[in-house]
Amino acid sequence: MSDTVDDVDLPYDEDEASQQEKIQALEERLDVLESQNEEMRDKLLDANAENNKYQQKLERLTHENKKLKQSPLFVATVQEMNDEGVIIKQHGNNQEALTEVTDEMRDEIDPDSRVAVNNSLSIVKTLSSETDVRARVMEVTESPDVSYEDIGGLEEQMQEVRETVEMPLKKPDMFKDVGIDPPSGVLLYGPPGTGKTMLAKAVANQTDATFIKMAGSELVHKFIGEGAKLVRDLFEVAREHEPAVIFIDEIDAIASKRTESKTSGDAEVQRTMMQLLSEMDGFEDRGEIRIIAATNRFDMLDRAILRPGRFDRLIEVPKPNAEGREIIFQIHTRNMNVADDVEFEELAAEAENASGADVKAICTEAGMFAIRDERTEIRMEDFRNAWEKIQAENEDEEVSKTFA
Ligand SMILES: Nc1ncnc2c1ncn2[C@@H]1O[C@H](COP(=O)(O)OP(=O)(O)OP(=O)(O)O)[C@@H](O)[C@H]1O
Repeated sequence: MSDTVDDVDLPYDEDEASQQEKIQALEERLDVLESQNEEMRDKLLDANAENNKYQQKLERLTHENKKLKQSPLFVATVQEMNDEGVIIKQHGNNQEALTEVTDEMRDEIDPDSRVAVNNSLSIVKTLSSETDVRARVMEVTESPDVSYEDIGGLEEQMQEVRETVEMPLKKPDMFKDVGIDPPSGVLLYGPPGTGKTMLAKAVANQTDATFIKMAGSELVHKFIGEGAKLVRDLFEVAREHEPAVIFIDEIDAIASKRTESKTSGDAEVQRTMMQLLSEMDGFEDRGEIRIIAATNRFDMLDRAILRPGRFDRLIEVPKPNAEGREIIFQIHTRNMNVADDVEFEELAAEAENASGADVKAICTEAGMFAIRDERTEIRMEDFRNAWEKIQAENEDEEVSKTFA
């Protein structure tokens, strides 16, 4: 194989062989070389064919691998790892399953790890707690797009929220200098659709804080058995995103008065609430994290969460009065083509009992009435018709709730 053209031995004796002998020897050598060459070419062809085969196999496996990772995966938590395999519990249906894992994967996971599993419940990858939690229960917004100017009729409440949430984030030293602890948590309570979420978002926006929202009802109804862990995760995500405003909506779902019944569901809710209280209590140096909770059911709340050091600042967010409704009408019609005959003061007086969310709905619906009439200008009658329609819808909802 190492022969080169230069070091080739001649197959005859240069001085002794006759011309005839030289020719014959060379012809014999040529025959041998030709057959060797033939053999080599065959081998090369075989090797090429083999190479192609492996290449195709590789492509097929890569494709298969990609497909496995692309098809919808389910989220599960590792419960236990033993010689027989790994026991996982699927989120959502809470079903447990024993699955096998490769040695590499075994090194990556621990009990409590969150993992993604495919249809056959094989673990495809591990999930970092953050992506997982975000995707499942938390709404994390780096910079919410609500400002104080978007909120109408809540001057006093806004002032109080700014003092209790914004000041400690913006000027923590002032509290130190004065020698008082800033309020721990703020509880906003009042009817639905009055702007509680907006207030929390606006304060996060104003302080350049990350807004992290979690709904109490989802915690206990959707992720049964995981509430306490999710509360822990919530505070962990907040620490990673400082400054942050944690907003717990519908806190009554996890912090309602203890009931007599001792069903497992209740015990689970209790555990979730205990975790929340201990996170708040153990949060001495809260740093740049503020907590705002909201509820429509103040009467249902367990008083334990209202103790000093917990949600010790209560702010009522009521439905707007006529003046508030007028401002909210103005806010929501800022970008609308409103006719000259529209009187917001009159509308505000007529839409008695409307919440901020109702006023917003009236504006959108009035726009729809104009569109149906093939107009681009919205008239007073559109707003009136819209309010009638929304009232009727609200009544229907009440009726269906009563009979639900
Ligand atoms: N005071 C307000 N000023 C301007 N718009 C408002 C006001 N209150 C409510 N809205 C409108 O209603 C929508 C819903 O309000 P928001 O989600 O803040 O209410 P909420 O009090 O948190 O309600 P829920 O208790 O149902 O969660 C807002 O996105 C906004 O368009």
